[in-house]
Amino acid sequence: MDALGIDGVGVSFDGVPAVDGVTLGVAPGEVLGILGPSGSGKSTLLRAVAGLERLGSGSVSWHGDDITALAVHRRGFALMFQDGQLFPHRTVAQNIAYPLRITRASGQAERVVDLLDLVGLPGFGERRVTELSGGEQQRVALARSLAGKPRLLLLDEPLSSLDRELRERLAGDLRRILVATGTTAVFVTHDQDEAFAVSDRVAVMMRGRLEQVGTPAEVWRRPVNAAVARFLGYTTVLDPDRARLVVPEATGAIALRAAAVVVTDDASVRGTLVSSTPAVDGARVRVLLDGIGEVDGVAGPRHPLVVGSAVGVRFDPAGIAVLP
Ligand SMILES: Nc1ncnc2c1ncn2[C@@H]1O[C@H](COP(=O)(O)OP(=O)(O)OP(=O)(O)O)[C@@H](O)[C@H]1O
Repeated sequence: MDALGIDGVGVSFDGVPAVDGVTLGVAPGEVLGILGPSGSGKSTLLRAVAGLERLGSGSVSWHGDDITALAVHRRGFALMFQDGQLFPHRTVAQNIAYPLRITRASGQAERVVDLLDLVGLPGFGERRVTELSGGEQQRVALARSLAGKPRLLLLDEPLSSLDRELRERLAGDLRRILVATGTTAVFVTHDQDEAFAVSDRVAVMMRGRLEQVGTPAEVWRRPVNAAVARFLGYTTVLDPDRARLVVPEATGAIALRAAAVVVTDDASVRGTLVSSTPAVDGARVRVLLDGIGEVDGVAGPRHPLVVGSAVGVRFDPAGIAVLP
């Protein structure tokens, strides 16, 4: 049975739906990522699960028990936000021990040491949080969220305030920590890479509705529609007639990543270069292909690219998704 049950949940603000009939389950120990563009209702859904938003419709359950009317602090869930909201005038250890102090847990000092080890900050206990980097602060916030052994951890864009390199590293650490502690978690992000790096399953939301749920590989390989495909970074969607010029056995539409359209000499499809923008490993291009139309693509550093000149392309199957 699912640990968390979200059943037909709707939340509206001034009559405008922000979350519209979402049904979703989270298994014990599972990390579910909610992925969607800005304003798609991700945070509102998370807040509804936490008990911070009044539901217009539907219910939230925990192991089958309806908790829709249960007060926030009685749910046993922990919340972590983009800025970890640490107490600035307390030490790292005092911040982490905060949930333990409320519950008067014994063995606090040992627990703090264990949590600091877990988040990769051994020996940081006596530091002031104002002396930490952004990434270190988010690790402390994560340790604090885990301190009370919540039955469910709700994370709202926990890595968004960090720069890209650090975010990628912490995404891997976050997954490792959630798995190691067996924590059931729901994680909100607008960043596809982050969602795929952290989650067991990804739920894609658009305009308040749940569009697709699946493992990262399923969602990536088989987006349910063109809107989801575009959001995931597929730059071109071809209707079935044009799709067959790229994938002869295609029966439906296909979506292409720019990296799937490669300018090359021994090309199967010919076209004209429309534009070219330098990139680290060559160029991002736009090519008008015979019978297909304009598509985004890539070119290696070797190719002299003159706008208006004839070019050929090959298609890389790894960057092509077949739409249902
Ligand atoms: N307290 C509120 N009052 C009125 N409208 C709200 C409120 N909270 C959210 N909304 C609206 O509900 C919609 C969904 O917002 P929400 O914050 O859930 O989206 P999101 O997907 O989390 O976006 P982001 O990634 O930008 O945080 C938006 O149109 C937003 O303006």
